[in-house]
Amino acid sequence: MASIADYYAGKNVLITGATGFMGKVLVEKLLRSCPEVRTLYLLVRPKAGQSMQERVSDMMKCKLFDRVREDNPDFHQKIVPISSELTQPALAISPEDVERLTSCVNIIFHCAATIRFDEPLKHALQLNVIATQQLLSLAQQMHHLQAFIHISTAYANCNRRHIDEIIYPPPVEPKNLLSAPELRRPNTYTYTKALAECVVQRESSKLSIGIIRPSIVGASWQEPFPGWIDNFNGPSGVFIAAGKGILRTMRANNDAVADLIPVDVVINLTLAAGWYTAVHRPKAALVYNCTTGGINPFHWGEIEHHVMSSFKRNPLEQAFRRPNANITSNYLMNQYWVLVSHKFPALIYDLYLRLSGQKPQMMRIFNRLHKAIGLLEYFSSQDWEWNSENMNMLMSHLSPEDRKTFNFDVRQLNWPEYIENYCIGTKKYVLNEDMSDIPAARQHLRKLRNIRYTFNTLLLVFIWRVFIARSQMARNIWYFVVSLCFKFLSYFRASSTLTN
Ligand SMILES: CCCCCCCCCCCCCCCCCCCC(=O)SCCNC(=O)CCNC(=O)[C@H](O)C(C)(C)COP(=O)(O)OP(=O)(O)OC[C@H]1O[C@@H](n2cnc3c(N)ncnc32)[C@H](O)[C@@H]1OP(=O)(O)O
Ligand SMILES: NC(=O)C1=CN([C@@H]2O[C@H](COP(=O)(O)OP(=O)(O)OC[C@H]3O[C@@H](n4cnc5c(N)ncnc54)[C@H](OP(=O)(O)O)[C@@H]3O)[C@@H](O)[C@H]2O)C=CC1
Repeated sequence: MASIADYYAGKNVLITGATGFMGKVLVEKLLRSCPEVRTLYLLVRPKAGQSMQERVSDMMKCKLFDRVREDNPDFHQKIVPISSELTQPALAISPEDVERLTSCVNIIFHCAATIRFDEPLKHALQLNVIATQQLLSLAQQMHHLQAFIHISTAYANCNRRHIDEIIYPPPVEPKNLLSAPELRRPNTYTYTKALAECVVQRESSKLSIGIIRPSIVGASWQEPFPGWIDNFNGPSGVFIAAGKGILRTMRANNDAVADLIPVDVVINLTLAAGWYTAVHRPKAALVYNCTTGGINPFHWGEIEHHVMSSFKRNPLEQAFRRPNANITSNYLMNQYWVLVSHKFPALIYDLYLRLSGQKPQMMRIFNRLHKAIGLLEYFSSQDWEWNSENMNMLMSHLSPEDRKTFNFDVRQLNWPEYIENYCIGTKKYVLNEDMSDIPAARQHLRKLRNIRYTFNTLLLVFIWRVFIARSQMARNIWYFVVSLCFKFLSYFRASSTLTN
């Protein structure tokens, strides 16, 4: 049987969401590991004053593509951007482009989605469900289509504890979408992704379909280099906020499984599933739960420990305070620490900014942080069990060579090493900080520690002075402690004189 790279040789691939986090890694891996692929058609919209061509050329200049550029400096010739706004009728693809795509595309990877948790329902439905439906209609017109791979999320059915690799009944009949009375999901994102799965499955008698359900997608593990990450989504924003010393407390269950999955693992599985779907043409849509928890579990408590120690070794620049964050599942405890470790320092810092003629900003930052964290807590406070039989089945069909090139065996993942590279990745690629600045960042942390010691000492002395001035008992205790200290010092001095 053809290897994965052999299968993609000469194929025309259509990708949605190619400018996103996972889409970029997919494009890079296809170009690097399947160098004979014919053309990648990317559905892209103009954005922020940039045409789609400008966006794609900017994307190809990104560091992520360094290895591909080295192997084949002309790789951009394989990329054809197609103008498309997925929320518009017929995806706003021109008739000429429709003609071109329907005559040559062999495989579709549908990655585009809105992944915001606070997206208004109407827009989330438009993009995650209706655009998927429209893409499926386009797919049915394609004369040479061999596989349609849809990227879903492992949390599409987060209302269940145990999740099999099947499509569950939709939370609402997709036809009655806009009149749905209630979500029955924590956010519009998981709700619309569950609906999209049903819409995709309904076409499985006409198309060969695979559905990939990644859990929480994090930085790359190995490819194209460890630690690649380019956004604040999911845990990345939390890690950065903790590394900057802003986030000190968060509600999460120490013992719950943190189901992170590296982005390169998801993409390797996606490409392998594309190959399997096209070659084996399974009768029903196959769902691949792409998770780590059941295979190589790691817990939020362990993540906290490794994130904190990693940022102490490799500090971020200009931290607000020394990184020292704790997670707790206790609501009241968390509220207490929010008050003491977030709101109080923010107030003091804003006061300092005001007094020095600058605009206060810390309280505003904390309000935004609390909003973001509040949306994530649902996922960090409980755990789920995913069945991953199809992932194992797929692995068993790969040749030893493909298992190496398209590695998705997470048993080999060393979590402490992965988290270290992840934290370094947020520093280098999200915040664009230079590793050579680490000594200066360490120096800044020492300065912060000294400020904290001085502040705490002054506070203690102040409280004590106020207290002593008012109470005889406090004065007695004070004199007792001071005389004890003197005795200890004299004893220490005497014994060190004797030993000398
Ligand atoms: C205590 C520390 C120790 C660490 C251990 C514990 C860690 C626990 C981590 C728990 C994480 C759990 C994550 C579970 C997620 C599972 C969900 C399923 C997975 C998926 O399928 S999809 C991927 C998940 N999707 C997301 O994560 C999107 C969530 N984001 C949003 O919904 C919105 O961005 C949000 C948070 C509502 C904010 O909206 P808004 O205020 O409108 O701001 P913008 O989005 O426009 O962003 C403005 C600006 O801020 C940057 N940004 C965004 N998020 C963060 C953040 N969390 N921290 C810092 N900065 C952030 C953003 O990039 C923008 O910057 P610009 O420069 O572009 O303006
Ligand atoms: N990140 C994660 O943790 C997880 C992600 N997933 C799934 O993986 C897929 C990719 O996620 P990820 O890469 O992280 O998401 P990103 O937000 O990084 O990327 C989303 C992509 O969709 C495109 N897009 C959004 N709206 C439109 C539109 N109206 N018209 C055309 N294109 C549009 C974006 O284009 P533009 O650049 O123009 O905005 C971008 O390319 C999604 O389906 C998501 O549900 C699943 C599990 C976890």
